[in-house]
Amino acid sequence: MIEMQDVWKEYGNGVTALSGVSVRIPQGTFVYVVGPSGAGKSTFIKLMYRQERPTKGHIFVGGFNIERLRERQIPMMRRHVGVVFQDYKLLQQLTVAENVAFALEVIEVSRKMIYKRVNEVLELVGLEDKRNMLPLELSGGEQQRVAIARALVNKPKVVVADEPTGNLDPENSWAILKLLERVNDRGTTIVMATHNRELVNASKKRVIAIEDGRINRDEERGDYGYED
Ligand SMILES: Nc1ncnc2c1ncn2[C@@H]1O[C@H](COP(=O)(O)OP(=O)(O)OP(=O)(O)O)[C@@H](O)[C@H]1O
Repeated sequence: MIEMQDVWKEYGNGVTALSGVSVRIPQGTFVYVVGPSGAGKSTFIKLMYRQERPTKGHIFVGGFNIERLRERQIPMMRRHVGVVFQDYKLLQQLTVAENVAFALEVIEVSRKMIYKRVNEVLELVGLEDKRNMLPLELSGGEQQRVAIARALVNKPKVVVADEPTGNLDPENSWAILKLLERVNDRGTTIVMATHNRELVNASKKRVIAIEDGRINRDEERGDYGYED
């Protein structure tokens, strides 16, 4: 479950990015976040994993009271909230398997168990045969699949994705959506901010439209809606 109660975000430069946003997203939902450039979508996503803090309001994600977390609790929360970015953010000097293993919560776990878990997620994203390659040896679509494997390795309840298909061609964008849908089928909540009209209109999922820092539309089987 994700919940925001009357959330406001004003950045240091005085820009108000969110103005009184309230929303409930039950566990297991797949929700798109759409809206014009500058509407507040990234801010909405960043607040969910404490990349930014609200100026006012309450945020609960997967059992964590996000704005009340202490600094030392943030790494633990981040293992339960997977994050996927437009530009993948892989560590270039590490192999595919090392990138995924790096994110794994390791508390007295044997090397054998780490290997097993990393293989499981690489298999899920279809990249077990590329485990020893470096990110730059992969296509953009493959790099994003590594990033998704990394986001999933700790079995999070929630995955937030900010424009995950923004750098990909239509075919790879579809592949990433299908992958996120499979993850959602296993019960993981997915929140995906996107400008990809085709994906949104084809999938008939919940759509939250943000405009000028407010939710101006929230539909169970929604469309992309506005003109870019
Ligand atoms: N770190 C920051 N400091 C100051 N202002 C910011 C910061 N990040 C975002 N903003 C401002 O907050 C508003 C909302 O930005 P945000 O990135 O959330 O929009 P967005 O809907 O994700 O846009 P896009 O679709 O272009 O990514 C914009 O006016 C933006 O300029």
